[in-house]
Amino acid sequence: MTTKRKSMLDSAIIGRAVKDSFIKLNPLMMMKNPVMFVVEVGTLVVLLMTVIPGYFGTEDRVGFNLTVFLILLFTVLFANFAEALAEGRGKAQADSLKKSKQDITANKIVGGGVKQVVSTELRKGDIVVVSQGEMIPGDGEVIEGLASVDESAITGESAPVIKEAGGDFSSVTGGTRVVSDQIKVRIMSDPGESFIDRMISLVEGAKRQKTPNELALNTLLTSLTLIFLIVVVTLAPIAKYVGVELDVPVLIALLVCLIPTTIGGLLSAIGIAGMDRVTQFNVLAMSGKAVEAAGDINTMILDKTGTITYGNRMASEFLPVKGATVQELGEWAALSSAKDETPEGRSVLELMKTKQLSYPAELVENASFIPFTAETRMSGTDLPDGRKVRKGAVDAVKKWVLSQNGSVPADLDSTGESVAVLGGTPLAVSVDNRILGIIYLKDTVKPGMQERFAELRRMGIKTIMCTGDNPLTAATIAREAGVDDFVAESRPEDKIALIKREQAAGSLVAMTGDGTNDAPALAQADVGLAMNSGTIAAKEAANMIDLDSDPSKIIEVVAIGKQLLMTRGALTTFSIANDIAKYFAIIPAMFMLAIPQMDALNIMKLGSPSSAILSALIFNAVIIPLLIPLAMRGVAYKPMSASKLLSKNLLIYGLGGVLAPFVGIKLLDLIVHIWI
Ligand SMILES: Nc1ncnc2c1ncn2[C@@H]1O[C@H](COP(=O)(O)OP(=O)(O)OP(=O)(O)O)[C@@H](O)[C@H]1O
Ligand SMILES: [K+]
Ligand SMILES: [Mg+2]
Repeated sequence: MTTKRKSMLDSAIIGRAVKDSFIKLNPLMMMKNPVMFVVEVGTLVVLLMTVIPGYFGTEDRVGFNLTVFLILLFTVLFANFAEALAEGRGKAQADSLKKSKQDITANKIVGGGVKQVVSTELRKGDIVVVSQGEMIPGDGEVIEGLASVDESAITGESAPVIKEAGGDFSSVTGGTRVVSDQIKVRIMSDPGESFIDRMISLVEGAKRQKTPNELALNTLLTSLTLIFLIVVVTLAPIAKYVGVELDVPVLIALLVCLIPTTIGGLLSAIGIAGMDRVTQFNVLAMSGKAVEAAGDINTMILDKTGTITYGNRMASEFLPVKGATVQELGEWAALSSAKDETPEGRSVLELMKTKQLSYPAELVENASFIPFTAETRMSGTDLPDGRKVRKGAVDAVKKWVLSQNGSVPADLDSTGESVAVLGGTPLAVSVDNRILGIIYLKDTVKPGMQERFAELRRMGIKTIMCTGDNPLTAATIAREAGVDDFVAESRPEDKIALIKREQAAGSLVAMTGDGTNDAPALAQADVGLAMNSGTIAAKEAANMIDLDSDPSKIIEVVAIGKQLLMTRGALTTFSIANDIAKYFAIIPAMFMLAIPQMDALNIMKLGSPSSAILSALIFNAVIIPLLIPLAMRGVAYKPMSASKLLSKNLLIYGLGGVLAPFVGIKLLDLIVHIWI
């Protein structure tokens, strides 16, 4: 999506936002925003008094009332425009995604043969063949073969990615194109529920729900509005009692100035823009809540393989223990891997080829395959002659062999450790109760990880690497990457337990992952960021998906979340401070209209009561569009402590909020006073 990035000032987006500002005047839509709804009702009342002045006895004030009506109308339109503009980029993106969505001809496997069907006829569980040059007709999992796939339609990234059966790189997305080779795909979504469908509804905000924070603030703003409504309504009879006749349009102007229209008008734009900033970053957030939670994260849990390292663990050496040869170790390693479709398993057979070693493949012809699981941390084959071949994590294979009354070779541990200290993964190979040696699986830490983790530390976020690998490998990679802490030999349930423990201690936890074994933990975490390259299970459990599959991006997501929370806080402070200042302009003016002797109250020395009221009202309206850029972009964010940030923002936005109206209203009054 990066390539389709739209500038905020795109004229098509602005044009559409202007149109939407009027559509949003529909009272049924306005009611969702109580503050602005009150302004709209006030606008209508003043309109009636302007067009049928005879009925209200306001013939002498038609000019003033018309002006008040226009300013109020623009106040509502400006607020609508802020929201429409924030929605604009997402809507434009949704349009281009919809265009890229088209019916694709699929080669569905039916019985023994292949039948051509339209992609919309595909259902969960169907199996299709996709060859070079063809589009993948739906979301699914590669069950056979390997292909490079161009995913630029969804990620904007033009370099093709490898998709292969088994392992963590098996998921494919409908609408992407196979650029080489052929794969068999099992479809995993029904029509209308695909990844692109979900993406469209996400970016166009069709299912946008207010976050708990937003709801709480909305309740506060509504209560404030209600209080001021009661104050203003009761003001009229009180004034009448002391012999002062207050004009209804003036009372409405007073009400609108007092209620928090600035934040009321910008609130939803702030939330939408925050989500949109995440999207522009090629991260899909399933909800605004997830983005806000990211802003409050204290602990981040990352898995090792594929997140901190590249994850294409390849067998690179056979290291036999005493009493075994490379040939012998290779043979049993290959026999244990003959039907292992994981990248690790296939790489063992590749290594046999590069080393020009052979193995008796006929032995596995009728063998039963024991697939790798994160629980057992082993895989292998049970041969028809009864022999059991296994490979897996050293401690797992050791336990397995001991349970069959075997013994552990004296040099096994040191051989394994020689691999682990280099950050490699040692896999032990056994047949029945005999261990033959170690397969050295090589993996590389992604560049730039240390700087990224240092940045997280400055934000006050603790990083923990959680891996199924052995403690020594884990320690090496943890040191190389610069994480704060690590947990080794962890099974899926250990990851969940770790997250629950951190949450119980009061932390908000973020987790990135890509494997099916990460899915439960991704669901348990407050922020679960799945890699787009990962499995479907991981992507469904997570509440965010990184289209670029760069787990370190969680750092930017956290920054955007913090920025979103800060922007909302800053503009709320500014808005309420603002309203207090307007009080001083409008209350004296209102009473001066009725009792000219009250001029002493006019501390701002405004031209006339009418011009004071109109100036305050104009200021109240134009402050909304003036603050739209800040609401959209977010307030500046630098990694620093929360308390420092708070005091800094209170000073800028609180004090600024009090002073701005005094200056603004005074300047406006100088002009308005000449004009009326
Ligand atoms: N195909 C395989 N056959 C046998 N053992 C394997 C296979 N793949 C991995 N293992 C072993 O199982 C361990 C756990 O693997 P798993 O994929 O769950 O975790 P991991 O990838 O090491 O860690 P992470 O959670 O960081 O991705 C590995 O460290 C390795 O020792
Ligand atoms: K206001
Ligand atoms: Mg893994």
